[in-house]
Amino acid sequence: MPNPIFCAIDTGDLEHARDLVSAVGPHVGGIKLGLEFWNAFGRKGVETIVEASSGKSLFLDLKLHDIPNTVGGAVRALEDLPVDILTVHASGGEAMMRAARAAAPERTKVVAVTVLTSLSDEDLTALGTDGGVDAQVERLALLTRRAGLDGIVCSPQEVAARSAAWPDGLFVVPGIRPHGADMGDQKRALTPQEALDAGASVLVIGRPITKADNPGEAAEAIAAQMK
Ligand SMILES: O=C(O)c1cc(=O)[nH]c(=O)n1[C@@H]1O[C@H](COP(=O)(O)O)[C@@H](O)[C@H]1O
Repeated sequence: MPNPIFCAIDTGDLEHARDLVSAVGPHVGGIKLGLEFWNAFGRKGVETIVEASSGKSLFLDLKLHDIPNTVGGAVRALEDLPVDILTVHASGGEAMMRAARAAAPERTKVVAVTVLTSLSDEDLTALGTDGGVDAQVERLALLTRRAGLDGIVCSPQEVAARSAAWPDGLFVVPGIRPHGADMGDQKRALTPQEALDAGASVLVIGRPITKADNPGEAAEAIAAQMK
């Protein structure tokens, strides 16, 4: 099995991002660049990291959420970047997700964020969604599959049920915390091995690696802990 760890490089410091990529590169399967990095450095920054990571898979986490025409155009505008995984928000709806899939090149897996891992049942109620996280993840996963996307982003706590229901789906799972690690703003987290055992295809891990005293060693230790 290929290394499932994608390290989230969430920083607005390009030099630091490059150093992190060099340090963790040998121990991870891919690099995730998200909104902080994208807003700071855009496509030039992405190209810099692609070069520094020498062929690692690239996950561009832009969490697109707009009307279908705009999202389709935004995805087409990424055409010349070597993106392996791209995110949209499932709550943008089926037509928006279809537009994203139609605009993306075949090599790019388009996955939809269901319920952010920083949200709890209570947060969903406050947003006007009753019934809890599990039910909402299930609803959005069904919609995502119907829209022809490649998979979903969900927490490790929902991934067992969702991966059983969608055997060839891609399950991107953030909210990963090794034993004893600081939760930060994550509310629905499990350990890397628990997430893998539950059916995760990709483990998104940021701060437990990037904020460690030695990010390379932290990534190596997490990779070694997994069977
Ligand atoms: O789409 C994501 O990657 C994502 C979705 C989600 O529900 N929760 C979530 O934490 N993420 C991302 O996963 C990474 C988690 O980082 P850490 O909490 O530092 O491990 C961040 O880059 C988040 O943007």
